[in-house]
Amino acid sequence: MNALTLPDIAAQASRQAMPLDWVGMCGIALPILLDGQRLPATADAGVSLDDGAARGIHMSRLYLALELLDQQTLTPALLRNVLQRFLDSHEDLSKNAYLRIHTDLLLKRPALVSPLAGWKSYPVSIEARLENQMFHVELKIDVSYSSTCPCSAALARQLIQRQFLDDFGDKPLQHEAVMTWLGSANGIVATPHSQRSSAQLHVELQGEHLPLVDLIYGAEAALGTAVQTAVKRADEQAFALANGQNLMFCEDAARRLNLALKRSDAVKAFHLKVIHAESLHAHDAVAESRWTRNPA
Ligand SMILES: Nc1nc2c(ncn2[C@@H]2O[C@H](COP(=O)(O)OP(=O)(O)OP(=O)(O)O)[C@@H](O)[C@H]2O)c(=O)[nH]1
Repeated sequence: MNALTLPDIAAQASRQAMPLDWVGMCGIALPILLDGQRLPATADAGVSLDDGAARGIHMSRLYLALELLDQQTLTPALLRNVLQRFLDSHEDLSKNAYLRIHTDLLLKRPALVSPLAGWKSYPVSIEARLENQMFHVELKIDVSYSSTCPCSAALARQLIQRQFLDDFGDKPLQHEAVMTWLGSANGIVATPHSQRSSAQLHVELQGEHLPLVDLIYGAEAALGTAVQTAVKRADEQAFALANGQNLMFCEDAARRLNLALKRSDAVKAFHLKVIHAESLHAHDAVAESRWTRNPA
């Protein structure tokens, strides 16, 4: 070795010949282009090391292939291109390539009544793999919403009825007096419990698009009471009404999302999980649902 030759340990033979399933780098910072936005992201990039006798992969080649991601809008075709570069730069070493991208998509969401809007952040992961020459893309999206317990609502209504009997059972009814009573804390003696809830959507895609925004809007429409951004009192009142008209157990939320996801042509399969972070008790109510589209 002379002074100009750098030692290349990765090119050496491994002391312990053994293939590995995934080798690469996690948490690489990079910007990506998604839905017309340039977003800060982190990427996990890897390949299988199928040549068990090789000491290591060439990390820098994976890193450099990621350059494409800050130049072009993220699509399945672009992801496939990057994965193919991983494999082309690891000929004889690797058969499979993997890429995971994590970001927070920012969407501007209108208020329910007032002419206001605000930004909402949706944690998103995009996972692509080229495995045995088959290409797969999956999305993971978190959507937060409000859920009001239907059982608690029924129990609260019963208490309001009882209070009504206590206060008016032995009197002739007068419209004015009932109106005043309804507007008082004594009238609505009990309220149902609501909780900030979260839907975790894990979707396997088919087709040429990454329908992140469509899936988020579809999920929020199915759930009915998405968490809000800018809120004035008029919006809060509309939200209270929406919650009152939209009582749901975690099972209800999971079924609604199941139906909404099945309607999207871009969805090949999914696994969804809804978590109602209960205010009634210190543990969560959780429901999951899986589905795979029958081959056409
Ligand atoms: N394979 C491997 N490389 C590592 C690891 N940790 C750090 N590296 C470094 O990653 C750097 C880039 O590796 P390579 O892509 O092989 O770099 P290179 O040999 O200059 O590039 P090529 O000529 O394209 O092979 C090297 O300096 C490695 O030492 C590790 O755990 N495994």
